[in-house]
Amino acid sequence: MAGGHSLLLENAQQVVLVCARGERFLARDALRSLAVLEGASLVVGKDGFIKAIGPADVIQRQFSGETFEEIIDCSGKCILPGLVDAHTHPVWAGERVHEFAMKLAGATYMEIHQAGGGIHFTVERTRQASEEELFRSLQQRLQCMMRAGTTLVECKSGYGLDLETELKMLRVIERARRELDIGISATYCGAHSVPKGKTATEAADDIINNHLPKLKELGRNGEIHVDNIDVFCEKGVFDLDSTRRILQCGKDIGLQINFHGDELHPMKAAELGAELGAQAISHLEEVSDEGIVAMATARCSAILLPTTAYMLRLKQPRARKMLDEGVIVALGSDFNPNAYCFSMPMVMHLACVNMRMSMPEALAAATINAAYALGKSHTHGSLEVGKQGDLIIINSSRWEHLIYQFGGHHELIEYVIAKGKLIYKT
Ligand SMILES: N=CN[C@@H](CCC(=O)O)C(=O)O
Ligand SMILES: [Zn+2]
Repeated sequence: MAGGHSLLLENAQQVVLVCARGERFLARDALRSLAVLEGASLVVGKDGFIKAIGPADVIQRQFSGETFEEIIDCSGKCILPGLVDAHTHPVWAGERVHEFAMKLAGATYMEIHQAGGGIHFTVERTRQASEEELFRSLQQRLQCMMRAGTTLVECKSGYGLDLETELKMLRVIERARRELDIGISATYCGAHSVPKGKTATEAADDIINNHLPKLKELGRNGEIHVDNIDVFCEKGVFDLDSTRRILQCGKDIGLQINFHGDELHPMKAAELGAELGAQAISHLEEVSDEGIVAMATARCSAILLPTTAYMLRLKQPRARKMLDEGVIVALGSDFNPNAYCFSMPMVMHLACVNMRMSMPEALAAATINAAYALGKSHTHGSLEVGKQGDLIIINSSRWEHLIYQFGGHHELIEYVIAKGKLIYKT
């Protein structure tokens, strides 16, 4: 056949489709077991999209005589969708290992933040850093995420707070989106903290009157593509009223609402997100029962962040209650200077042990549901014909080893493929 295909993955022990009927998310009973084929093969076309998946003998007959740029024998191995990390802060200068020591000695996240550390510390360093320096460190961090199986990642700004630095961060994310193999969903998070010298109301006014109009202009002329708007809705940061004003203005310029809520204090952020039509809310350690029901009804996904609850010794988000009520539960690494973790396999393990999720629930939360949280589950998050050829191959005959072997993903993950292109091989 003229041109042939990009990739043939032959005879895998298991191909974990996650879902197989075009579902945009999995909730309730659909999470009891995932769609898995045994003894199957998969073909990715030169356009980077999946052309066929099925029993190995059927695929062999269907494609006999056709050419492939790459053929991988997957005997004894498992193929899974590339992992989707729905929440990260990967653009910054100013790591905070000294604060980790303070927290181990008993300081809380908010005590450090209110004393001028935390986000403020990283903001100062990020403002001083050059665009090139920020890009190089972002590139390195995304490389680490890819090696841990992530092929689509949400990337937030939010360590600038002033317009100039927020735009610098968004330009860095845009460059990564254009130049790197990993898929990126870009989030404007200018309301990550109240900048020194301003009240929350003044900061919200600045965002609404100056930042968002500029983003709209840059989006319209194709300079920067931003997908989501975020606010840190928290006691002592942005209250419910400022959060509402900022998110509504972001929505009005076409951004998906995807924000931090109900993390350290109950704020009724879940209720607000459901009312505004948010695509996702992250954290939710302190969400109310009413907020959970409102999110389920509004199909607003919950991005749970097991690393944060673990490192800050917070109470765990009530994943079981959310799952039982039908909330679309997704997972994220929350990679940032406070929660330094690149690995979605470790995030899934923590979600299973600390939040009592099952392994199928955790994998769905790190694939199709995380893609839903980013508004991308029509192209990402499962292995189905017509979807993007983003996948990982692990050297194990059962997929659950990816979660079970805590910290073992570097040995397990043999290949990472994005849009049919090999982007990592052990
Ligand atoms: N909670 C707010 N934002 C981040 C932490 C950012 C930071 O501490 O630098 C989070 O999601 O955990
Ligand atoms: Zn965050």
